[in-house]
Amino acid sequence: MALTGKSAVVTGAAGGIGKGLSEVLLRNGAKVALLDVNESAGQSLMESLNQKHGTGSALFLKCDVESEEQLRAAFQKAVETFGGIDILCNNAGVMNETAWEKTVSINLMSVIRASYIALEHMSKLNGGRGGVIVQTASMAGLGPFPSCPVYTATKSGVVGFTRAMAVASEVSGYGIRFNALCPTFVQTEMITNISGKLGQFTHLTGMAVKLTEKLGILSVSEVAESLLELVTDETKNGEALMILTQGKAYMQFPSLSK
Ligand SMILES: NC(=O)C1=CN([C@@H]2O[C@H](COP(=O)(O)OP(=O)(O)OC[C@H]3O[C@@H](n4cnc5c(N)ncnc54)[C@H](O)[C@@H]3O)[C@@H](O)[C@H]2O)C=CC1
Ligand SMILES: CCCCC/C=C\C=C\C(=O)C/C=C\C/C=C\CCCC(=O)O
Repeated sequence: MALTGKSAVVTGAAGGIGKGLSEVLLRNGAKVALLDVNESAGQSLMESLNQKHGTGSALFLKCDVESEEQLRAAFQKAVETFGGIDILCNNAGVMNETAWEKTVSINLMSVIRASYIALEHMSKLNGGRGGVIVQTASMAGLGPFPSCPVYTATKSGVVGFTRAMAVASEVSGYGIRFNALCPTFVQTEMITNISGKLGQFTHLTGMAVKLTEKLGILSVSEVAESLLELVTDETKNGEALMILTQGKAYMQFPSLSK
């Protein structure tokens, strides 16, 4: 899928990895709706992206992904502005073992919620153009991150949802591919401010720090560039792309149904 003339929705777009995903999509010719709860960061990012990539190429929409109503309104506005949606990046996420129910709500429930709303606009069965949905999961969805069990559960859930939806979409004829990015640690606000966020696992802070030293830390742009192959390569469906500092690999899973 070439990106010129395509339109994308990115959640959690105002900072960190979401900002990087949005920039790479714009650089490659797509228009991007930037969804985020952070209004000031989202507005100023939209202004700078429109200066760089052309007026009207980026649209900021204030949206809390936990709200079905706000998500529906944002998708509707994106469709009205850009004429349709071809790409959804479900990227908004938090790591907070203290507020663990919120972590489940944002990282897993909202990914499912946004994917289902996107189907209403993107599925060929609903008159949409088809396209691709890419979730920002994590290495934590592949190997356990013991300092953050609930975060690990949400990301494992996202990988499972993505793989099941890929097959469901294929056999149903939605015309939508589902893939997941699974990066190791990335240099963003999320890893720099964890005080109070590990809850009953605060005593495992040192273990988390050691893991960052062992695995290394990716830059946002290294993750963002990896989005391109999942979006443009039409053969990629149901993939979990592991991104490490040493390189990338598509995960192999056991096939139990054949
Ligand atoms: N930083 C890391 O080491 C890694 C992060 N990830 C995942 O990448 C994704 C992005 O994380 P980062 O950029 O690192 O985090 P970040 O904290 O830098 O940025 C997250 C963005 O999401 C927005 N956001 C948070 N809650 C929201 C909500 N309810 N509705 C709408 N927007 C919301 C924030 O305002 C912020 O702009 C997350 O899903 C995270 O789990 C995956 C692997 C590693
Ligand atoms: C010292 C600061 C750590 C803060 C961590 C905060 C957020 C991390 C988010 C992630 O998504 C982390 C990504 C990768 C690590 C997860 C699992 C590693 C699996 C290790 C293994 O191979 O067993």
